[in-house]
Amino acid sequence: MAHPKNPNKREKPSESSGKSETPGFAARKIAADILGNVVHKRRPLDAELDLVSGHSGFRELLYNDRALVRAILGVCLRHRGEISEIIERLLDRSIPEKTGRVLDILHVGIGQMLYMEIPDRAAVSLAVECASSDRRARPYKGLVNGVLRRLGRETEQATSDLDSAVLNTPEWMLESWSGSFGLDTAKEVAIAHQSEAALDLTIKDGTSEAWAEKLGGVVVGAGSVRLAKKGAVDKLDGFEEGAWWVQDAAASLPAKLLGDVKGKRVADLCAAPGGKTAQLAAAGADVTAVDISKGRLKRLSENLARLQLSADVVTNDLRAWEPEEPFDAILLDAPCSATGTIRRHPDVPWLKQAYDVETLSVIQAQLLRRVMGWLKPGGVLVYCTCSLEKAEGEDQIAGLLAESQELELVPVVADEIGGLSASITSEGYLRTLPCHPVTKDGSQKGLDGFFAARLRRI
Ligand SMILES: C[S@@+](CC[C@H](N)C(=O)[O-])C[C@H]1O[C@@H](n2cnc3c(N)ncnc32)[C@H](O)[C@@H]1O
Repeated sequence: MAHPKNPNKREKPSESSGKSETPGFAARKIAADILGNVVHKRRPLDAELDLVSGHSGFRELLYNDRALVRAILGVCLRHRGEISEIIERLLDRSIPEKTGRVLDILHVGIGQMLYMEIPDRAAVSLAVECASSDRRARPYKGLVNGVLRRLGRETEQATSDLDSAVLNTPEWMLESWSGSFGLDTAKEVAIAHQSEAALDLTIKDGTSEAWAEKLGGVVVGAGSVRLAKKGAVDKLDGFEEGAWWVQDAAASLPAKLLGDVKGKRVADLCAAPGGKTAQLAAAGADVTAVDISKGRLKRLSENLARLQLSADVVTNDLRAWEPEEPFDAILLDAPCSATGTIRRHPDVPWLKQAYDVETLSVIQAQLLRRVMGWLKPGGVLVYCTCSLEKAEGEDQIAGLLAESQELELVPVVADEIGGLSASITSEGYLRTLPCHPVTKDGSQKGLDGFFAARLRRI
């Protein structure tokens, strides 16, 4: 039963959509369908899972089934390379083309058998049922049954010596990270991507210790609160009253590099959905938030309203917009490949290509050169991207500094970012990696991959 008017409405736990079908069947079928849409048709996972405009079957599922689909897709995407290798090991010959969702059904079955606490029996029989229900996959239901049962019998052989870091990462990405950080670190990054990210909150008034205690979390990074348990965010204490917002500990660092912004005129460029706008407004800045996306800015405005914060919101393309007056400080969070957010968006490795980085780095260079002219003399610009690619970070700043006499680098120091010295490069850039410690004593690890550099207009 769908809730077209209120898709977030929770229902009492149940596995099926109410039709007379095997419990759990719809969730598996829809998981295989969405997996196929993501990996073959390159549709972003978030778009497929959107409760208003996403996959129609998903939207019709009950609350618990939707959570199950999300969990299945999470493991299938995080372990995609390993699962493909296992299928190859178990198949005597390759599956012909145009067999419907056979491969996706196998992936979903294996994802449950190896990486979730779902009994093999249930995973296998539901996979066979999924194959039976798909006209083109039906002739292969025996193969699905055979492959999955064999995996159950020969798990050790089928899964031995899998180099998960290499298998689960597209070759171009691992090569790029290896070139930038060394092979060992690149593999640590890839392994960090196999676990879901924690839930981090930024506290509006900075009373992190108190909120950590209230919510049962710990203080990490430069004052973020990390929660151990995940659940419905809007049911947590402090959500309604706008005491905090969800923001990865790494994502909260770039805005801090602008220093004390109280009473200053600050531009948050590429601002939506507004995590950094909220930080700057909460710190007392007079913020102008610009973004090209009307839909994302709607979310920014809703977020600010809940937090009882305000900003001047502008919908425009930065390549066309001009400010009326220069700014004391600018934060440019440029559009990027988002490879730093793979823990949260496990579809990114299977959606992005090396050429996306090339295309985006051209836009980043254009935006940087345009916005630097909007700074007052002595004003500070922080450029950041949630990317692990040097082309979108270090190379952008090195290129800009080489050609401009108007800007100088102001190195980041550990005290500004909660003492996370492992995340500062020798040049003085911020470079967080998903495998980095997020507390000074190293007791907590895991951050989004962010690059940030601070420049001052001379
Ligand atoms: C990384 S996201 C920004 C995240 C945001 N700063 C935050 O902290 O919540 C990049 C944003 O750049 C915006 N964008 C992309 N190209 C743009 C352009 N030419 N002009 C303005 N905004 C643009 C996108 O709509 C997207 O919201």
